[in-house]
Amino acid sequence: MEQLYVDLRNVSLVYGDGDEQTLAIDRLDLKVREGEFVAVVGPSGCGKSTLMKLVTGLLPPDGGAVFIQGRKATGPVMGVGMAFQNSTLLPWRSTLSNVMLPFELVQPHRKRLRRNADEYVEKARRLLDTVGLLEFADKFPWELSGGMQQRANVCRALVHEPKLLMLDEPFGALDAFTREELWLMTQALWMKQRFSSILVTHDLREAVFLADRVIVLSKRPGRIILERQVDIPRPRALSCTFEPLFSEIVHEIREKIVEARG
Ligand SMILES: Nc1ncnc2c1ncn2[C@@H]1O[C@H](COP(=O)(O)OP(=O)(O)OP(=O)(O)O)[C@@H](O)[C@H]1O
Repeated sequence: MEQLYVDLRNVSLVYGDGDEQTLAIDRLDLKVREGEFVAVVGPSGCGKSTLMKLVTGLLPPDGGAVFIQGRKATGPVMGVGMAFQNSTLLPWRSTLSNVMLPFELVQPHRKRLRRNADEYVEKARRLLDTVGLLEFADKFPWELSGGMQQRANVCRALVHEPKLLMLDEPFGALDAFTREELWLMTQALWMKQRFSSILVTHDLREAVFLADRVIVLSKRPGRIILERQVDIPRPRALSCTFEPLFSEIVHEIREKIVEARG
């Protein structure tokens, strides 16, 4: 039977109380299989960031329930890596030391770290090497370009090999060329580690390039108005973005969002 990693069942979320209530998410069903890469797109304010908080257990739903690996989430979910638009690297730590952070925070690494420091440093260095950052391991974030910082940010999210990676507009602040390089990096890491992933993005080409399935949310309150499977073989090269099938899918999603914005 197919294993679900994330299973949102009939989930609703309301912000505020009394007369000031805003229904942000309305009876949403969202399932992500183990190892599946799902992108969520939609008009501004449709509830994408809210969805991320629901999946990671940072916000409890007002209706329905969130299941992670078959267990109902009742608080912050363990085993999740996260990367956001603004890299959250700590400025006083080197790149390597930033990437090592999850080992200091997440069990079972935390209790093993001191005795097995060399092994963990090696693991972080190997990951930096795969994304071409090894020679910057000892530099500080402010000594790196925006693209490099985001590379390091994604490394930090993945170094402890979480089963779920949450990406909220991770490459939004980068120029188009750098962004596309980071798509390739993300795809390569995904093919290696096979985590499940939810990517929230405004960039429809990014969604189609990276995802197995793209979900389009309606304007507030967010509901799923389109689910589009992306059957483009992997590894995908940037040249596939010029293929008719790619453009067709992007176009179909764009039409749906335009329709949703009303
Ligand atoms: N703390 C809050 N209190 C009240 N309303 C909120 C709060 N946070 C978000 N909202 C509202 O809920 C809706 C969903 O917000 P959310 O940030 O999830 O949307 P989004 O799709 O991520 O937006 P964008 O695409 O602009 O980043 C928005 O209309 C927003 O105004």
